[in-house]
Amino acid sequence: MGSIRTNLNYYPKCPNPELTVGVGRHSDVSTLTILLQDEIRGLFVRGNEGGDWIHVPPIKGSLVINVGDALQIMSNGRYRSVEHRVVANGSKNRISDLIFVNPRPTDMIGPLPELVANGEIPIYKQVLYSDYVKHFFRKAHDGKKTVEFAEL
Ligand SMILES: O=C(O)CCC(=O)C(=O)O
Ligand SMILES: [Fe+2]
Repeated sequence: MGSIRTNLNYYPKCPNPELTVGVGRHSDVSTLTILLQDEIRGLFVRGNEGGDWIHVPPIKGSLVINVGDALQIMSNGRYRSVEHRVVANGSKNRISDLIFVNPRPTDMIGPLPELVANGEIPIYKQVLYSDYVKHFFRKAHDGKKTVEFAEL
């Protein structure tokens, strides 16, 4: 159960890609994101804050699956959402197509009861998912900072 949001992103070619922001660094607020990119490069991820950006090459017929913040929170940090960004291309337009698999806006999200019942110390509090999403959209993209909203 949950909700779905779809996005279609269009990045016009930009002769000076270093002077523009395609999509700034962020993690998705979803549980999981399913991403289809066309054949134009531009997507980068990084494993650790402050670490190197790794290019995600478009592979024909393949999907990219991103772990989002909601899964990080519900799994009490077991699965970590991935920080990513998109850089515009110097000579080609780029299109990506995304399905965000989300909790419902009215859901409270927090570490799953099964984890806490097992004696695990929760590192996140229960938050209303719509509040979490509002918090994300209220500010500029700032890497993995959104998740601090749910930290205890
Ligand atoms: O265009 C892409 O490859 C990713 C876009 C993205 O990260 C987003 O819309 O959240
Ligand atoms: Fe994203």
